[in-house]
Parts: sequence; C-alpha cells; structure tokens
Amino acid sequence: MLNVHDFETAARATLDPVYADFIAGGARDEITVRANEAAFSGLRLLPRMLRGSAERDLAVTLLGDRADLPILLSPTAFHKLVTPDGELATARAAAAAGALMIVSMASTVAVGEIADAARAVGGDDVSLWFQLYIQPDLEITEALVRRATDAGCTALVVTVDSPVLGANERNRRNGLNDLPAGLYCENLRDLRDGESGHVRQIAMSPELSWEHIDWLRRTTSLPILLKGVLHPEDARLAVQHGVDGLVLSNHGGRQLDTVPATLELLPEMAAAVAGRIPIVLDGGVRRGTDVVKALALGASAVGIGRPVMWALAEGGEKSVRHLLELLHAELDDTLALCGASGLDDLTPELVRPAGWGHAGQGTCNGGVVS
Ligand SMILES: Cc1cc2nc3c(=O)[nH]c(=O)nc-3n(C[C@H](O)[C@H](O)[C@H](O)COP(=O)(O)O)c2cc1C
Ligand SMILES: CCCCC(=O)C(=O)O
Repeated sequence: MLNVHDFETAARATLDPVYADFIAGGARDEITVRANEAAFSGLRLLPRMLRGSAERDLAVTLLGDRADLPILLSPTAFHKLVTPDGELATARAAAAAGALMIVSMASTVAVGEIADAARAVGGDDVSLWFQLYIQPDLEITEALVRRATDAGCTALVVTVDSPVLGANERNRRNGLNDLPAGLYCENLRDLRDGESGHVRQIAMSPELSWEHIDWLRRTTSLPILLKGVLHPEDARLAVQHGVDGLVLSNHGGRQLDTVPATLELLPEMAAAVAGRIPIVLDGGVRRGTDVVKALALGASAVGIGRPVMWALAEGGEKSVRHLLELLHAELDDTLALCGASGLDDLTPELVRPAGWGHAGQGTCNGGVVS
C-alpha cells in the first residue's frame, strides 16, 4: 500500500460490490463526485526553492483541539459494514496517528464506546467531534447532543446539506435500502423506549432553518460547525448566527448532484468568512498535494471520507493507521518540496491554474491567485 488509490483497489477486491458501490457512489450522474477530484488536478503547485527547514510542523489547532496533522476523518456512517469492530477500529487508528475523527451520528458503535476506545489509545488529550443531523423532534436532538457531550466530544458538526437523502442510483439498482441484520445506528438506540436504532429512525428534515441553528446555539456550549454550506451568502449568515466553523463539503457528491467542487468554492468562501471562523474542506482529497492546495487557498484543514472506508475495508484498524501515516508523510514531503516549513507558509501564490497561461482555465482559484 503506497497511496490512497491502492487502498481502494485492494478494498474492491474483497468487498461485496453492493457495499463498494455504496461507498464510491454519489447522487444521480455523479458529476460532483468526479468534479471534486478533478478540481485538484486542475491546479498546479509552484514551489519556492532554498527556503525550507530541516523539519516541518504539520500540527494544527482547530477550535481549541490540537491534531498532529491537518487531515481530519470526515464523518462516515456504518463502519461495521466493512469491518467487524466498526468505528472502534477507526477511532483507535485516528488516535494512534494523532488525527481528529468526526464521529457520524449514524455510527454502528455508540459514541461513548468510540470515545473510550480512542482514549485507551491516545489518552485524555484525544479529541473527537460529533456529526449531527438535527432531528425535527428537538427532544431527540437534545438527547443526541447529550450523548455526544457525555462522551466528551468537543464540537458538533451539523450537516445541513441533507434536507432529503441524496439519490444514489447505484444503491437503488442494487436494492440497498437497509442495514444488514444485526447492525444498528447505536446512537439512536433507546432514545425513546424500545427503539432499536434502526436506520429509518434518522429523519432528514426539509423544514430545518436558521432558527434551528439558533436553538442549538442556545442548547449547547460546544462549538458548532456547519457541514455542507456552499453559498458564500450562507457562510456569512453562519458567522452572523454564531457558528464557530464550516466544513466546506458537498457530501462527497452524495447530495445535490452538479454542485461545484468544494475546491472551486474555497476562495469565495474564505473571502466570505474573512478569517473569522475556520474552514475545513472535504471532497476528493487523495494526496498530500491536494491538502497543500486546499490550505494554500484558505482552508485550515481538510477531511477525508472514502479513503478511510477503503482502508477500513482493506485491513481494519492497522490499515487506517497506515493510510493516515502515508498521508502525513506525503504532506510532509510536499511541504519540503514547496519550500515550506509549516502550514502557515501555504499561501495562494503557491498555486496556479493548469493550462498554457489561460487565466481561469483551472477555474479553481476564483481570481484569488494574482
Ligand atoms: C460511505 C459514506 C458515508 C458517509 N456518511 C456521512 C454521514 O453519516 N454524515 C455526514 O455528514 N457525511 C457523511 N458522508 C460524507 C463525508 O462526511 C464527506 O463529506 C465526503 O465523504 C468527503 O468526500 P470524499 O469521500 O471524496 O473524501 C459519507 C460519505 C461516505 C462516502
Ligand atoms: C443516515 C445515514 C446517512 C449516511 C450518509 O450521509 C451518506 O451515506 O452519505
């Protein structure tokens, strides 16, 4: 295993193709799935020479939580689909690599147990964030927030791009509409008497509004990030509503198809928040060079979704750890080659659109690169 792509190839060789499709797939024609990765290819790196340092500092602090690398584990559901220990394996690997994991509300292990597993490996300093789909029944939402808080999660990542579930036609064709027997969304178990944690207990709610964010802001003292805001005007509203951070995400192309690649939106979004809150970008990050491009254009960190699922499927905990170590090493190598001694050295002058001097051909830099 030398890179992220190797994990995908190896995972596909062993995984049930129905689950491989669930992981790889996106909404409708998967135009956005492809656009995310293509956007990174559409930018070139223009390194500086003779100004590096012997060691590079890759650590990042986000909303008070320190991580050894600016690559987060984006929230992904159902880890027991691909490995028997499920999210316990992921959390142990992330803790060992010093990476920050965002636990999906739809995890197949309860968040408290995930946190215990992470701390058993990484000690009390390990930080976990919890991803939340606000439920129209606010008592249920409160109970979920309480479970995450009691588990010691230090931030809430509220996914707002899912007023309805994305239409994944691969899943429809494959007849995948439920979890296999014995797997449950454990965070939803017994929220009301006798509830098993069936996946259908999770409501996607088209009626959610900024009032719900205001309500959540009053309900919890944890930092709140919004995941899935794409319009710069919504980024400005998020700041006005007291949101602490954004995860600039199109859900890996799994919600509205044909939205722009997240990298394409980054310069505009960074301009909209103007440094007031951090931006974590996810979607299509597969290489250390991708991380450098995102940080150069204004992200504080990135997230990875599918790569973690592929590594989990390929070899469980040890493979996720290996994946994170590979990405850490790739990022370090890229910084060295760029003449950067730390993440603060990653500025927009490092990137250029691809193409023979046709301004905007790469279209990812939105005019921010001079
Ligand atoms: C299998 C799978 C499950 C996911 N589950 C969730 C989830 O439960 N909650 C959520 O907010 N996003 C979820 N996502 C989206 C990821 O958090 C992330 O935005 C996306 O995967 C990033 O793109 P990438 O896969 O290209 O790295 C999921 C993505 C995948 C591939
Ligand atoms: C209710 C589970 C949602 C999983 C998800 O967000 C995804 O597969 O993209």
